[in-house]
Formats: sequence, structure tokens, C-alpha cells
Amino acid sequence: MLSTQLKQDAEQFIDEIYGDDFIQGLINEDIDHASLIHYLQADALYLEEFANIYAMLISKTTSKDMMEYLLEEMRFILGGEVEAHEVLARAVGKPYAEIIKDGEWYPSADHYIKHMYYNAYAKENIAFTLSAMAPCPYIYQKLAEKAMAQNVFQENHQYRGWFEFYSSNIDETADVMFNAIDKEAENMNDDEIGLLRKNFRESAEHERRFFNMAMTREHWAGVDMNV
Ligand SMILES: Cc1ncc(CO)c(N)n1
Repeated sequence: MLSTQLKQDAEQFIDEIYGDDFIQGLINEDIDHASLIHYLQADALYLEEFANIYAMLISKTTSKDMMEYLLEEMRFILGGEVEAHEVLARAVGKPYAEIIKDGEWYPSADHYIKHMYYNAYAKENIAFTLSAMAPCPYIYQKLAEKAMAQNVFQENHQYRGWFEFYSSNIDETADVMFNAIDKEAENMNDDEIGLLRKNFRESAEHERRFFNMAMTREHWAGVDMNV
């Protein structure tokens, strides 16, 4: 099945992201607060747009089951995932709302979400958008499972809750996306399947860039808007 290949393609990115400074910084509790703030600002905006894309897909699907799934996932993103953000905000020591109020679309986050929007607008079949969205829940779930398997997080570990959240709340999300992609791929030609794989792989790399963007506190080059 295509999803088996997609999960294989993700392995390289999961290992690289796991070894990068952001995840290692959470595991070792030595990530700087400025990076956590940058990540939370970007991720709060990212999740809002992710929910909007779910809404777009609701209007494009004819499957009642898929509609139900997309609605449930919107509710989760808009209400549930903030629990993981609150873990990071507690470590920073500032109210979550205060941290994210000055957020903006940093370059790598901007590129990632537009990769999803492009597929949602340009492609009728929702599998093309789902293939660009699937690395989001899948890679976070695998990163968290790997961290929980390879480390003993003491009760008072500042980021234990973040890893626990992603290792136990989103496995269903990815599975439904992969099942939908496999079902649609049965009626696709090699070029279309190649595009599903390319969309997925690019989003897996976007995931890595998103975490690394926080470590470099990536911003757009300043442009003097007063000229
Ligand atoms: C960028 C990004 N990818 C995946 C997740 C998991 O939902 C998240 N919160 N943010």
C-alpha cells in the first residue's frame, strides 16, 4: 500500500528531527525560552490554518464518514492541542495568550502551510491535500513515541507532558488520513501517486524546517516600510 511507502519515506525525517536541537533540547530540558516562544507563536497560527484546511476539505468530500472525521479533527485542533502548547508555555513562565499574541508567519511556517493550501485549492481529490497534511500528526506521534521509548522522563520533567500528549492523542488522526490516501490511490495513475508521495515527503521536510526555524528564531528580512 502507498501508506506503507509514505511511512518508510518519513523514517529518515523522524530520525533527523529527533536528533536536531529542538527535540534534544526538550529531552535534555536545556532548550532556550526564546526558541519555545518562537515555536509557540508560529504553531498557534499554523494550527489555526490547519483547521481552516480541514474546513475546506469538508466542502470537497462526499463521504459522511470523512466529514465527521474532519469536523472532529477541527474540534481537536481548536480545543485540544492547546494542552501541549500549555506545557511549553509553563516552562517559559508566561501566560500562553501573552506569548502567542505577537506571533507572525515566519518564512518556513509560511512555506509549509502554503504547500497544503496549494493542494487544497488546486486539486479536487482531497488525497492530495491529505498527503501534504499527514506528516503533521504522523511525525509528531513517532517523535513522541521514540522519545518515550528512549528516555525515562521523571515526574517533574518540564516537557514530559508534551511527549505524553503526542504519544497518546493523535495516532487515530494519522491512521484515518493514511486509509483515505490508500483508498484514493487505488484509482490513480503512477504520476498522481508520485505526486501524493512528493507532497508527503515535502511536508516531512517542512516539519524539520519548522522545528529548526524556532532554534534560529527565523524572521523575514526587515523591510523599511516607511520609504
Ligand atoms: C508544525 C506542526 N506539525 C505538527 C503538529 C502536530 O499537530 C503541530 N502542532 N505543529
